[in-house]
Amino acid sequence: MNIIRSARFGASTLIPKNCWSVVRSISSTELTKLEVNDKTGIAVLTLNRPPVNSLNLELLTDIRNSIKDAESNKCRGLILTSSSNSVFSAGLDFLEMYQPKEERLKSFWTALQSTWMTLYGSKIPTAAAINGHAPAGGCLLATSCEYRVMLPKFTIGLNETLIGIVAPNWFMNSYLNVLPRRVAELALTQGKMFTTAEAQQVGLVDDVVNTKEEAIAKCEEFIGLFKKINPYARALTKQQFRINHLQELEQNREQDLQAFIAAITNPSTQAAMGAYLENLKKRSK
Ligand SMILES: CCCC/C=C\CC(=O)SCCNC(=O)CCNC(=O)[C@H](O)C(C)(C)COP(=O)(O)OP(=O)(O)OC[C@H]1O[C@@H](n2cnc3c(N)ncnc32)[C@H](O)[C@@H]1OP(=O)(O)O
Repeated sequence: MNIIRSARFGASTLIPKNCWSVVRSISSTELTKLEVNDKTGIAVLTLNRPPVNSLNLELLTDIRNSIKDAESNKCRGLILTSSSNSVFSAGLDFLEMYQPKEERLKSFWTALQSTWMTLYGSKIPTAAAINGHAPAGGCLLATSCEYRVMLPKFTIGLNETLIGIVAPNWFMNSYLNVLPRRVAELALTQGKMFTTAEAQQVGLVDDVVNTKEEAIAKCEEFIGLFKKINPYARALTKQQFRINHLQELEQNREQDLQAFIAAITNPSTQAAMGAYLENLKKRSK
């Protein structure tokens, strides 16, 4: 059996794999772990904010920093995944948006904008190994990547309308990047959460596999497709596909922030979010 000798798990830890490799930690925080396989040059960014990887200011900042770290370490690609067995990311942390303090709310949204621009516009190939539910902001992270593989029996989608909020343009653009317009419009207006099977059928995810290890291997396979492609030509080509969406946010960041603050602090949004949260808490008991 071939194995990886994992530096992170200690020299004696043997992980089944199809080549001898060394997994090296590039950067690690309480909330994220960024490891690169020295054999392939591909990095895996693991989100680690139990219980559900809800995206708060600190996690968003760590994700952005990790993407930058992967780029500056000249990684050949980046795979996003989760340390949870059932949730990729529960999306934006409601506690950042429910009864918020204005300064923190501003920093939070600004961090989300930056993280999205960094991921969506990354020069290196990006892939998501979706090993759990991926609602709203979790779906945004996945759709900002170039390739998605998902495990069975989970759900993914932009469910904002169910919470009484409207997904901003750039959330919709990431969706439209992978879904036909008609499917995206219907899904967004209904707040639809797709099952894994449905997501594969409409093209929201590219592949379905049974385990996280297989999902990471599929992502590595996807990134491997670019082995013989000039990285500069690849990056510029990707940029040309995405530049309009990136510029639209870049040029309207302040306006987008103000629209978010106005929407979130609206009393009816707060009431809808409060009711949604209460329901969520009841369900989890
Ligand atoms: C103008 C604004 C534009 C953009 C706005 C919003 C975009 C967003 O991303 S909003 C977030 C939308 N997310 C969701 O609707 C997901 C809600 N969560 C779930 O459906 C489930 O938790 C999930 C399927 C992800 C996982 O299910 P379980 O594994 O069964 O976990 P629990 O439901 O028991 O949850 C455990 C624990 O986590 C709390 N939780 C869940 N999601 C969030 C969240 N997004 N933010 C903060 N906290 C969250 C949940 O309440 C439980 O807490 P406790 O009751 O205290 O244990």
